[in-house]
Amino acid sequence: MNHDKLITNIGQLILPKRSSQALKGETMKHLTVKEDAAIAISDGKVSWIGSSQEAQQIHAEGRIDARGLLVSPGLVDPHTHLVHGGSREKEMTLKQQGVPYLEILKQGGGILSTVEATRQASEDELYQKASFHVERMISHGTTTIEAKSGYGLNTDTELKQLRVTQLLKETYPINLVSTFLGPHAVPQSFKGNEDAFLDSMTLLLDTIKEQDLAEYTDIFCETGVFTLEQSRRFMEASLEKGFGVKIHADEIDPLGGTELAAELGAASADHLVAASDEGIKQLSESDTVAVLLPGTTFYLGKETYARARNLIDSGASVALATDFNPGSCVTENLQLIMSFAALKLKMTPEEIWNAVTVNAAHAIGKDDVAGSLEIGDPADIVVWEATNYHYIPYHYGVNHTRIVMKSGQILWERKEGNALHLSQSN
Ligand SMILES: N=CN[C@@H](CCC(=O)O)C(=O)O
Ligand SMILES: [Zn+2]
Repeated sequence: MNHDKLITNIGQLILPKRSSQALKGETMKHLTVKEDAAIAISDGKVSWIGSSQEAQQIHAEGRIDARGLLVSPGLVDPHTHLVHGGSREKEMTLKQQGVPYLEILKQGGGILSTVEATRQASEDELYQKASFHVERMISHGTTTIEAKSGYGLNTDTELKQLRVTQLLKETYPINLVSTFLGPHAVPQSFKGNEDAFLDSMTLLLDTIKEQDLAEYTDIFCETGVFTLEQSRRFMEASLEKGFGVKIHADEIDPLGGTELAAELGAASADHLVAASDEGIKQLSESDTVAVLLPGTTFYLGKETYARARNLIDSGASVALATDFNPGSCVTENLQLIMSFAALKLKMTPEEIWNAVTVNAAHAIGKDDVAGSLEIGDPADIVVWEATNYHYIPYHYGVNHTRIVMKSGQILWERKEGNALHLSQSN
């Protein structure tokens, strides 16, 4: 057989195992790593895996010499607020003065200030801005992304955000999963009338379904935002309409969103910084993936992080995400989150790689096409400027990618010697 491309001389090839369920507890500790490996690609799919020695007998149109470097599946980012208008750098000062995140929101800032900017922005402006962020994510090794709405809080702007995600899906050769997060905050005009606002967002579900604008719905279950009861109502309505459900749960106060996610069979429960022991227990007995966002805890300046060790040791499935958004975590770089997971969540390198590949793919229903590299899988492949998988979480805050491929197509490549334009003069 003649293959299209062959990557040889791979120092370590990360091969997370595909299974019908996300990896739970103990099983997260196992990561298959093939040393001195090679991988071939045909028609955008993985067509052969073997040793560099065996690769000498393999015929391919093109060859890439990985020169002993690390190769992994494309990363999966299962929680982002990708499409939004504006930025919130002016909130930095408030944060430094110790004004809490929920207090900024209560004063009409925070999420609500991004709502204003998103309402003002045209569809094209939102598309251009989101494209910039998508390209930065790709350059950092992410080839599958979940994107939430939630900065419209009215029919027009929520649909506008979802259409932009749709357009990104059509124009970028990556996997994009769309989530409707209408109940992300209560707009000023509905203060004291939260149920009516929630009803208006629930009414939108039919339109979103008809226009196929989202696969999942999400809600921010938090003090001063939506109660547990309201969250249950919205999630049940979403399930009834055929959406998968997600929840921003127990981020700041332990309202019981974690337990609710487990009870309703949510695809994921996200944040979980304040999740109770009972919540962790129920989650570990369910198929709901815990999506942890340590970059947010860091960015909000908090000391207490989600209890990843308890979650994994109790048998839960854990995934990691950037939570990329203009307020509580302003980074597109999932590699940085891997470092936070090591330093702050005390996750092992094996758990971390499973959390940004197979488990992240399960959290957004993309486990059939993303997160692993088995024969027949889309060739979403990253060649890293590192020789082993421990190195990426260890060396933090920079971009380690050398080549990023989606379905065998190179989307990003760092060419040797062309990164800097150093002056040659004396
Ligand atoms: N916590 C709620 N929503 C986002 C933050 C959105 C924002 O601050 O703009 C989050 O997941 O962190
Ligand atoms: Zn979020």
